[in-house]
Amino acid sequence: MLTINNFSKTYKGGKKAVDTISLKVEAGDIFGFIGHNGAGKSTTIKAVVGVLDYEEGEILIDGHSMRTEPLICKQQLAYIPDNPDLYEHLTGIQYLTFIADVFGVAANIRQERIKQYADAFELTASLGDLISSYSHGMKQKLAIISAVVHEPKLLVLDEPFVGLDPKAAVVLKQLMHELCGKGSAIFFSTHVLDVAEKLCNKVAMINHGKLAFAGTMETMLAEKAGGSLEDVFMDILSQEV
Ligand SMILES: Nc1ncnc2c1ncn2[C@@H]1O[C@H](COP(=O)(O)OP(=O)(O)OP(=O)(O)O)[C@@H](O)[C@H]1O
Repeated sequence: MLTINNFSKTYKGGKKAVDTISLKVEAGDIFGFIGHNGAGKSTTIKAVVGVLDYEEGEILIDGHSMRTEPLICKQQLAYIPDNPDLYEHLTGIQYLTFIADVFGVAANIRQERIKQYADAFELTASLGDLISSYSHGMKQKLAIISAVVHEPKLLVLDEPFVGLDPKAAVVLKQLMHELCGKGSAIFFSTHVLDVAEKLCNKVAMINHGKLAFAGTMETMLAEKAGGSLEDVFMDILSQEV
C-alpha cells in the first residue's frame, strides 16, 4: 500500500533531515514510526502524503508515484497532521460534509459513518457548532472522523494520541483496528512507545534521519531478549550514527 524507496530530504540551507530510508506498509498493517525529536518523522510523513516536495528516492501509494501521480495517490489516503488546521468558520457537520463531497462518499454511507464515529467520540452534540468554538481535542476528533469518513486505503497520522483524552485514545485504537480489518493500512508516528508496542504489528525506528530498524514488532523485540520497545529505543539512541 505504501512503499518508500531510498527516500532522502534535504531542506533549503543544506539540512539533510532524512537520509536514504526504505520501508513497506502493506494492507492490514498498523505501522508505527518512532524516533526522537527532530529524527525526521514528520518530514517523511509530509512527503508520503504529498505536502512536501522531494527530489531523492521514490514514494509509491498502491503502486502510484506521489511525485508523478499525486492526484491518484491523494485519492487513496487520508492524513491527520499533528496540529490539524481545520476550516474554523464551518460547523463540524459542514466540514465533514465537505470532505465527504470531495471524496464522493454516498449520502447514506456518510450519514452512517458520521453517526458511528461522532457517537463513539462523543462529538455528535457539537457537530452543529462552529469549529472555532472547539477545544484542541475536539478538533482532533473531528479531523479523525473526516479522515475515516471516506475509508482511505492508507491512513497516515502524525502523533495522533497527543491531546486525546484516554477514552478518545481507546476509540481511536479500536477505529484503527477496524479500518485495518477492512484491508486498509495505517502509518503513524508516535512517542508513546507503550501504545505502539501493543497496537502495531510493524514498526520502524529512525535515528538522526537514518533508519535503524524496519520490520515486524516481533522481530524488533526479539532482537533484545526480554526487552520492551522502550529498551530497544534507548539502545538504538545510544548507538553512533
Ligand atoms: N522546514 C524546515 N526547514 C529546515 N529544516 C527543517 C524543516 N522542517 C524540519 N526541519 C529539520 O529537519 C529535521 C527533522 O525534523 P522533523 O520535523 O521531520 O522531525 P520529527 O522526527 O518529526 O520531530 P518531532 O518528534 O520533534 O516532531 C530537524 O532537524 C528539523 O530541524
